[in-house]
Amino acid sequence: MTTTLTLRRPDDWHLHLRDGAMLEGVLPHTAQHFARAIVMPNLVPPVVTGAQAAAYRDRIMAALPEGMNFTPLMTLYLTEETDPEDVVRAHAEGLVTAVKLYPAGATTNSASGVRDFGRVRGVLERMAEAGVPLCVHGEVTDADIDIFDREAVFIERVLDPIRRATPGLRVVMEHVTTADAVAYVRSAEQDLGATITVHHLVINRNHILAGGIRPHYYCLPVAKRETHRQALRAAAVSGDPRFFLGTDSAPHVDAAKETACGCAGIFTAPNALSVLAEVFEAEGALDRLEGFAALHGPAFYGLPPNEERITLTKGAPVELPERIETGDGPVTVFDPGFPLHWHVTG
Ligand SMILES: NC(=O)N[C@@H](CC(=O)O)C(=O)O
Ligand SMILES: [Zn+2]
Ligand SMILES: [Zn+2]
Repeated sequence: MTTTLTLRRPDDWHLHLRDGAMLEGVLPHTAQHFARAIVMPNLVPPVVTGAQAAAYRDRIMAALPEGMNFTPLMTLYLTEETDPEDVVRAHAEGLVTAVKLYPAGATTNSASGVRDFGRVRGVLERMAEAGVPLCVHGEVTDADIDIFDREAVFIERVLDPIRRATPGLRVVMEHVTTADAVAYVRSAEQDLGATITVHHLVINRNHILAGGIRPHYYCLPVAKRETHRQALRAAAVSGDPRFFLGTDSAPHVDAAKETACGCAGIFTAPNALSVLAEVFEAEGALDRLEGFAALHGPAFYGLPPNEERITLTKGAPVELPERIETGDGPVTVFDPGFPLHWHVTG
């Protein structure tokens, strides 16, 4: 029986760090385990320009506790007014790693996102030429499309047309939640990858709704039925380099989740790796954990994998607080619903 695992230090290819007191509260939980993370730009107001990304990166570095090593990989929030030259310059300088597309209204803090995809065509073409990857929140926002269908419809109506119209554009479908998305990514010969969260490998929609409504399992895209969760697990443990870890750890204070209109987002940073190890072990795929968490992401982004190693040790159940305290208030940590035995020990 395997009881210790040594892997290259993982990266998180989709992370929300927020700002101010929340940033200070959550950053150490990611920096403790992950070497780098793609930092989402959906602040209020969003991170739209290279100058704003530089200022946000400085705030992140200022919030990093002494002695911790962590590199934030910055993103720009795509709007219909985005200046292509600013994007290309910020990427060429190494300041910005990717650009993030939020359909307007699709998720938390997406009001400034894109309504008319025709209006960002020029930026996307410049990005394809310059090799700037596009990260996508893949859901349509039409009121007449069922929330459980919004990812699949997005692929057909928005993502596939964009990819066909913009050859060479490298796209990451973020936080995929459906068998449809897994199949679409597998069907692409090049320039398409996908992140998978830890929580979507664990919960299906019953966890949110059966036996009482559980706001801490609510996120977007919303967890789907069990067959989709199975497809995500199969993709994650397959060894296919097009799939890699993006936790989408998305902290909100409990008061904003436990309310009549609770916001979307699950905070997984403290236990993401322990849960992931449990999932890979259950699938008999511990030997593929390093690929998913530490190799496929850097390969997609054209970055070297981390040289540093971490060790996971199997033992008595991991004891984690149910919630962490931040200067903005308490934030509940994702409860996978089963004991975790894998400790990050070094
Ligand atoms: N995933 C979520 O449910 N929420 C994210 C936004 C996002 O990634 O869509 C957030 O910023 O809270
Ligand atoms: Zn999203
Ligand atoms: Zn997210």
